Order: sequence, then structure tokens, then C-alpha cells
Amino acid sequence: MNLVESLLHALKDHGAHEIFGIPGDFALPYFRIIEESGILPLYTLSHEPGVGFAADATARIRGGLGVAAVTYGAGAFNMVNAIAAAYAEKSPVVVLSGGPGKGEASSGLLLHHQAKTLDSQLQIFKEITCDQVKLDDAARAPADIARVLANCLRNSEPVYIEIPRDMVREACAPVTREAPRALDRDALGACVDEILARLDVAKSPVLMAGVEVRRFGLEEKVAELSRRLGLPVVTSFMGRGLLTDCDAPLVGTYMGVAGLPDVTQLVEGADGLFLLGEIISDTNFAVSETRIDLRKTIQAHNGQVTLGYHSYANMPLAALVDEMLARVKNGAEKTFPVAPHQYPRGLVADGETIAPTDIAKAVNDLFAAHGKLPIASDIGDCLFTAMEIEQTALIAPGYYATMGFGVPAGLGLQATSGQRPLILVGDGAFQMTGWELGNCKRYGFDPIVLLFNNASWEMLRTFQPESGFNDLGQWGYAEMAAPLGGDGVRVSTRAELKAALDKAIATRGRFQLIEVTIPRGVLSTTLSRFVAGVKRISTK
Ligand SMILES: Cc1ncc(Cc2csc(CCOP(=O)(O)OP(=O)(O)O)c2C)c(N)n1
Ligand SMILES: [Mg+2]
Repeated sequence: MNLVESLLHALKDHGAHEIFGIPGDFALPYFRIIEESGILPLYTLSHEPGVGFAADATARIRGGLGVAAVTYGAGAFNMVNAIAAAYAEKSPVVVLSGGPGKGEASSGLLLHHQAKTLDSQLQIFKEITCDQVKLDDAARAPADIARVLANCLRNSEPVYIEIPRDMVREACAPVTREAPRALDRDALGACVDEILARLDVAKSPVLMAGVEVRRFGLEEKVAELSRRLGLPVVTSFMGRGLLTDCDAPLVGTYMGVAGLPDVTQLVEGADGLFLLGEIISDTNFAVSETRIDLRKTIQAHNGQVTLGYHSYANMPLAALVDEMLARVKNGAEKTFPVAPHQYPRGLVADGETIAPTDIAKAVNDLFAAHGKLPIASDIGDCLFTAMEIEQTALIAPGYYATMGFGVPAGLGLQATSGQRPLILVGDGAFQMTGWELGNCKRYGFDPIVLLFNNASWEMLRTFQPESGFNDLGQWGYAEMAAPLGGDGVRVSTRAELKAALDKAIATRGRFQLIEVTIPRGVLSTTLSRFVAGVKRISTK
């Protein structure tokens, strides 16, 4: 077996299902082995940001590893933002990059694609990955690969593997998975006892499930734990879509001043807020109506548990949840009012113009009639609108908040799960990576794309209305669809929107682009509340 085959088998063994990539001359040798070996399917896209977002999406929606394969220099540097997003949002993406061989590295010439030094790329990726290796020694390679992939899964963070192009066919032993790390069972027991004791005395405890619950495959167990403890469950903005298909007492999404008042009250009034796998970020907590005293919360994330002013280190989330389930056998006497939220339905299909909340109603009506679709959303008002759509699997950069995620993430979602996605994207973000839809035809992907066209960077305009540079003009997105291999339609009334969705859901095999014209300054209910809330808080 050669070095790349050994690496590909290891990737598959650690939970990779496919590779997204764009080659270059430093990468052609290892791409050739990917294609010849067929160990993992290869999907090429058109721009490396899309490669990174698609690979990230596969890890988010299915678990396991996402794999993004690029060439050295121009390719890898082009993908830095997407990998930074994966790092910030705890997504286990493996970056594979071709690299210069030993001979050329010592030629004394500056190499094409070289930035500062030949190691600049490795140094830059050290900032957005949890482990890295350059495979320049075939004898060491199996152990190095085992360590890097184990860290990728253990931390649920990206890792970087550079493959010198003169090493790809070197004979290499198979990779043996690293043994799981030992746990301090006494510390784990003490930690769980302390958590349970705090929850037991709390009059209004609440469990907030964060993205790590999905990343470590714990949604069913956390749903069971919440039922046994009798805890109402909420998710953060970033955690929207978690526990959707589990039997959990899911109250809704906490968004502080921008969210549903009953959910906000439940969370901010809790005297035992249990943050399980949650990222303590501004998008999740900075819009609190009343400041949440994080010192009074129980925080379990990044492999440690913090209660008040002390922490337990080396507390993997999976081990913590298992130990809690082992100690909490039966359902609690406590019952909590879990009022399921009624999401807007019943779009009036008339000649009125379309507001984002009308889109949510139309989607909820579609889900009621045809079943739910998983959603890949970009950021912008489309993501705030998603908060008004029925709970369904949702992937979106809700914390790192990069544009460009939506369309490639939808392609990654369909590639790895086989499910048809609903993609929500604003016109600004579509201008960045919407072009990737041109790859659907080759792979048989047929997402339904709702393009929120307000001809504006509207999120920015809400905070700085006086700036003219937020105007984007009309590009004619609907007309672009057919040459790209899909069907496109522009809708400006609610009746046209309903008809377009009915046609899209009935059409398979081609992507369906619905360009929704939204009048200038018309925001979703959620974004309007967010903007008003942020302005109110900032003037306190
Ligand atoms: C890669 C990147 N570059 C710039 C920015 C900064 C930004 C945040 S929101 C926004 C406007 C989004 O416009 P869009 O039309 O997509 O959506 P909407 O506001 O609903 O009209 C920008 C430019 C971010 N977040 N990511
Ligand atoms: Mg816009």
C-alpha cells in the first residue's frame, strides 16, 4: 500500500464518507490516487471556499469527518476562511494539501504558490486547526496520521495534513487507530455528583443544548437525559436544529431580546442553567435582556466542566453524558410547562409583496404538505427567517457568521446524506458562492434554493442606513439558473411564491432556484426584534 492509500483508508476508518476538492500541480499526484483507488468518492467544486464549506457541512449533518483536498499555496490559502469557520464552530474537517517535494524544496529557487517561506502555509493553518502533520517520512506516517485524526475527532476541530508530492507512492503501513485516552473515573463521578446536586436544588433549571451535542453524536442521549431530569431544553441561535428528531422537551431557540419572550424568560430566569456543549459567544448570549451570570451556570464544553469558580479538566462530553445517564435512572417528579411554539403557517397566496416571514409561512406550509427538508442556510436575514421555520435539521455558521456557506453546504449535505436540501441564501452571499450550483448537474444534486433578493447587504444597512455602498442592484439571478443546469424563477407576490415552491418540490433532478424579490428595508420578524433589541441594549 502507498502512503496516500494508507491515508485514505484511515480517513474512511475514522468516519469520512467523501472528499471535496480542487487539485493543482502540487496535488495532482495524490488526487490521481484518490480517483484510481476509489476508497472515497471525490467531488470537485469551482472555488476553494466552497470546497471548505461543503466538507464542513458533511461533518455537521452526518457526523464523522469532513475532508477538503486542495493544492499548495493558492488553493489552501483560498480556503482559510472556511476552515476558520469550521474551527470556530467545532467542525471536524481534515484539510489535505499537496506540497513541494524534498528535492524542489532544497533547489534554492522560490517555488510558485510559495508565499513567504515554504512552511508559511503550515504556520497559518496552525492557527485554525488543532493538529498538523507534513507526511515527509513514510515510516512515521501511520502514527502521525493516527494522532492527527484522533485529535480531529476528540476535539471536533479541523486538522491539517500536507502531502509532499514526491511522497505519494512511497510504501506505507496501514494506520492503526490510537487507543482512547484514559479517564479519571473518580473525577468524573465527583463532577457528575456536583452537577446533579446543583440541578436538584434549582427551582427552574434549564438545559441548553449546544453544537457539541451534535458533533459528538449525543442528541438521543441528551434527549433521554433531559426527560429523566425533567428539564426543559432550549438551543442557542447557533444550535438551532439540534434535537429536532429526538423526543426531547424542546421549548425553542434562545435569542434574548430577539427571541420568543417565553423562551427568553425561561433561560434568563433559570437558577440552574446547564450549558451542554454550548459555545459561549456573543451571537448566543450578547443579546440577553437581563445579563446571564455565567458564574451561576454549569458549563460543559471543550472537554471541561466549569461550575462557579472551579473547573474539571479532561471531561469529554460523551463520557459526562453517559455517566449522568448511569446515575439518573428514572423520570423526575418535576414537570415543566413545555409550551410547543406554534410556527407561522397559512400563507395567503395573494398579490401582496413578500416579506421574509411570508417565506417562513410558505416553507412551513410546504413541510406540512410534503414533509420536512433539511436546511443549509447562509447568514443574513435568511438565517433569522429560519428561526420562524418549523424545527428541522439546520446547518449554518450561526456564530462565526461567514457569508458564502449556504450553497456549497447544501451540496455537501446532499452528497453525504442523499437528502434533498432547502438552501436559504441572501443575494450578497449568493454572489460569493452561488455559482457552485453549476456543479449540481454532474452529481445529480437538486436542492431547492430560496434566494432572498433585497438587492442589498441588508444586515449592514440596518445598522448603518446612511451608507449607499450597501446597494447591490439587480443581477437577474433567476435567468442564470438554466445555463447552470437548473430551473429559475423570480417571484414578487405571495401567490407567485407559493406556486414556485409547489413546482419546485414536484421537480427532481435539477436544482430549483426561486429568486424572491423582497422590498427594500423589509425584514423578518426575528431580525426586526434583534435590531430593536441590540439598539435598546446598547443605549442602556
Ligand atoms: C465572507 C463575509 N464577508 C463579509 C461579511 C460581512 C457581512 C455580514 S452581513 C453582510 C450582508 C449580507 O448580505 P446578503 O444579501 O447575503 O443578506 P441580507 O443581509 O439578508 O441582505 C455582510 C457583507 C461576512 N459576514 N462574511
Ligand atoms: Mg441581501
